[in-house]
Amino acid sequence: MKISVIGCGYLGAVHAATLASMGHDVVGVDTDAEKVGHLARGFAPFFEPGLEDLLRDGRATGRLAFTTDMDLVADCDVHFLCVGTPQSKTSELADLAYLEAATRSLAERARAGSVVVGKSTVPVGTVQRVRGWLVGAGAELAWNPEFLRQGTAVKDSLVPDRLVYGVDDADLAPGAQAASAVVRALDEVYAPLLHAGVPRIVCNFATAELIKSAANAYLATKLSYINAMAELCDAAGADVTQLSAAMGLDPRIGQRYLAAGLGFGGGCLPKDIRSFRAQARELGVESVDAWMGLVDEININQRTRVAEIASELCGGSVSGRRVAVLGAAFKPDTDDIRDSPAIDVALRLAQAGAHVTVTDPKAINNAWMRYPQLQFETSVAAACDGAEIVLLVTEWAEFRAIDPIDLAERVSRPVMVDARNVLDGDAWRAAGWTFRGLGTGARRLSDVPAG
Ligand SMILES: NC(=O)c1ccc[n+]([C@@H]2O[C@H](COP(=O)([O-])OP(=O)(O)OC[C@H]3O[C@@H](n4cnc5c(N)ncnc54)[C@H](O)[C@@H]3O)[C@@H](O)[C@H]2O)c1
Ligand SMILES: O=c1ccn([C@@H]2O[C@H](COP(=O)(O)OP(=O)(O)O[C@H]3O[C@H](CO)[C@@H](O)[C@H](O)[C@H]3O)[C@@H](O)[C@H]2O)c(=O)[nH]1
Repeated sequence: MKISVIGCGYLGAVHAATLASMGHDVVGVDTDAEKVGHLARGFAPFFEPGLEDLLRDGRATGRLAFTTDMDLVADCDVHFLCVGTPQSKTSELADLAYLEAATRSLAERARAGSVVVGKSTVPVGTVQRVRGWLVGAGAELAWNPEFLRQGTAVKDSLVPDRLVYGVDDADLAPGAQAASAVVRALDEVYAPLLHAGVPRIVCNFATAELIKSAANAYLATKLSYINAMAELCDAAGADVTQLSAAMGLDPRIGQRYLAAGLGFGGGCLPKDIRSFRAQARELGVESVDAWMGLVDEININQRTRVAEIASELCGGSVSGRRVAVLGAAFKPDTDDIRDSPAIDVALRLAQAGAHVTVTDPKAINNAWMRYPQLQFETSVAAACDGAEIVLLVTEWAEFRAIDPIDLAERVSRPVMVDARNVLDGDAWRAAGWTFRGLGTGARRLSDVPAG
């Protein structure tokens, strides 16, 4: 099939590359000429494991092209809308301006009978607006939300947990699905995945929109729940890592998304729960509004707690202290710093007067120009040179592997805050460090450093 992917960011670039790897002819369109330049040459404009291999394969086979020229989508059978839907600058609502611009531009070019498929995450009811922007184009519409995670996006796209097709009510009538042009088109797009047994859910538009929002809201809920338990553990002298491991052994609960720590960030969960909140308010469903508000509050409070712990371990204030921050990306295996808890903590400490040096294996290039109040170093050793306190805020594998004995020689005071609960506290204490996790039993005497 001939397919266009409109918007080639963290979602669209991966989607375009994986569709090409499935044998389709794909053209990716983006308004960002620099990004397109990279992609067209076979280079990923951001760090995503496995993406560059797919881009190069797509280029070599001639099945994958990138352009800024929307006219090149005119002969495509299927168009995927993958532009951003960030949080509005003035409210909790999703900003749909990029989606509107992309859809209107597509409407002028899409041929009659082609299928426009929304992949961006949108508030429930958006599809009706998109339909309005498409009027006159003669194209069909479907909504196919995406569930990939950054850092594992290629694998998640090639082996997804499920495919969701939001379609018109008429296509859901008994017997109508098999004849539906949009269902048939999506089945053809995803034929290798369906053949491999990936479950497919066909539902109405509102359900498809809500499946995506509700899934992210559930993940955020699970994370804030365990972080609230972490606070309780600290107050009670319990250990949240053991608590979550034991809870997770119950298959009804499961281990995943139960790692307590600094909480969630990134370009998705924070803005999606806020948009979900706003949707619930508009629909008059106060319980969801209140619930999401609490999830958000607990999450942000983790950042406050980490900054407070740092201050406490510096004798009540970080002002004038040399602080090393390990991590800038919102999670490991990505260079994305959108709403990064790591950067947030670093900025709070700098705001409080600390001299903050940040290191990250992949995200420094995205961060250093934007945050002149922070110093950046490319190695852990350089970032920690002379530090009076070290904070691990993104759990990159290379940070997990740090030898506490070696690092103790670099710092001026061996004090570690493991805000992701990934280090072996006993080993660090044995190496002479004052060591604090989050929810791991805070009130040990050895946790109060001298000086
Ligand atoms: N990042 C993820 O892991 C992920 C996963 C699932 C869903 N989503 C959703 O996918 C959407 C995109 O997210 P993202 O993280 O890829 O954002 P992003 O900011 O990385 O990418 C969006 C891209 O769209 C481009 N763009 C904006 N207007 C355009 C237009 N008119 N025509 C063509 N291109 C245009 C931008 O230049 C940018 O490259 C969002 O709705 C997000 O919630 C993201
Ligand atoms: O046990 C855990 C798991 C995750 N996190 C944090 O949660 C955030 C989100 O992580 P993750 O969900 O892995 O990353 P995303 O790439 O943002 O993916 C989410 O957001 C995407 C965009 O909507 C969805 O497609 C995915 O399904 C959904 O997992 C990160 O800051 C993680 O550090 C934790 O603190 N503890």
